[in-house]
Amino acid sequence: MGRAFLVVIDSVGIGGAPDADKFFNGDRPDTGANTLGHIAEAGVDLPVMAEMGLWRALNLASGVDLGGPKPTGAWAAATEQSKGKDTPSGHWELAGVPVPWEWHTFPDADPAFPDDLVVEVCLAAGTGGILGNRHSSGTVILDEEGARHMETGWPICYTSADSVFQIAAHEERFGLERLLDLCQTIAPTLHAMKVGRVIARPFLGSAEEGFTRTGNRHDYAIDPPSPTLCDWVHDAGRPVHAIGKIGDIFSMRGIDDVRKGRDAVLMEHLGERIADAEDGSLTFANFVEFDSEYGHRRDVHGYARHLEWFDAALGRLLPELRDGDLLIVTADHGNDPSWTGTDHTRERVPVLVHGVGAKELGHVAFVDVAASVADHLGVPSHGPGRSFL
Ligand SMILES: O=P(O)(O)O[C@H]1O[C@H](CO)[C@@H](O)[C@H]1O
Ligand SMILES: [Mn+2]
Ligand SMILES: [Mn+2]
Repeated sequence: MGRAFLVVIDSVGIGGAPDADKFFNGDRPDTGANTLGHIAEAGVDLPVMAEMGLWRALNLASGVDLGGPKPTGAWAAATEQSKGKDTPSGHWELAGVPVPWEWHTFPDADPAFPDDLVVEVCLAAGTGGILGNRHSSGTVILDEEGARHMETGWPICYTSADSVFQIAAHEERFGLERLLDLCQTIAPTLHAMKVGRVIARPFLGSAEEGFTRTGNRHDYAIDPPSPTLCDWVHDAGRPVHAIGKIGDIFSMRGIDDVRKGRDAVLMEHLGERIADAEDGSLTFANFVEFDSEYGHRRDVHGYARHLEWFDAALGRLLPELRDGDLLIVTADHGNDPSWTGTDHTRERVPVLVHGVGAKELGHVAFVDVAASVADHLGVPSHGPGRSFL
């Protein structure tokens, strides 16, 4: 029995979302945003994913024609229906479950958070106040509020266009465990408001030398609204292995184990799973640094180099797959590094399928990815998607 590997390259959109005008970065609608298209304009070399059909998918999604080789894989452009351009919406829908509710986002105002929420955070933190209380990039707010945090010991609370409540605190001045406890304590209140995630953003450093976020980020996410692909596979008695943020995004529902680390480490984990995952199993991976290190930081050059790193590493892994295995590379939303602001961009995403021969799959829905993985594994699909295999 074959295995399935579902690999999300976080934020690698290909433009063309039909509802991009409903989504914004500041006052500017996302119409015309195209993560891969704009990176390609600046120059990027991706021979492995080009063979899988990446440039054809880009062309199909947004009309950008960069030529490229005749694909040897199957390829599609996927369109999202959930009314959110965030990570949980994208992943849940790829896993067969569109989001049935409107996420709560905080206004881009000063203050951004309601007073009763601030009071609850202060009580849980044991502090006389909070810092921040506005929309911001997570690195910018450390420059702006880090020194005051060191003086007062108050947590830095901020948000973005995403449905998130983020708390940054110094691992030593405030304490890492205390920060995690605080986030866990207030998470039920935020989830009840339909805020998707409370995110702990620990950092180290000093006002003199600057502050740097550490790898101890932790997301406290609202549960998926109904069973996802992970549950379908798990409930059929098959192992489900997570790599990277997948465990957090699905609140570990239907997931047997998770391996974490930076993207370079995650690539090693993926290689190990390709070597040792059981017949009939699902391995579900997320590579987040496209989004967190380059998309939100609006770093076109860095994004291009990370894509090239991923492409070369993927090229080394593909020959290790067994006959009958399926590997899909896709994405959860866009984050055009050439765009206004620092938020995600509403875009279509590529679906590159290795293991079923060369095929143009055309336009598909995010939910079709889940249906296809279930189809490949021979487990019942409970979502609205249709298999494209
Ligand atoms: O700027 P940072 O803190 O990286 O925030 C980014 O990460 C958060 C969650 O993915 C989003 O809110 C996005 O704005
Ligand atoms: Mn994402
Ligand atoms: Mn993001």
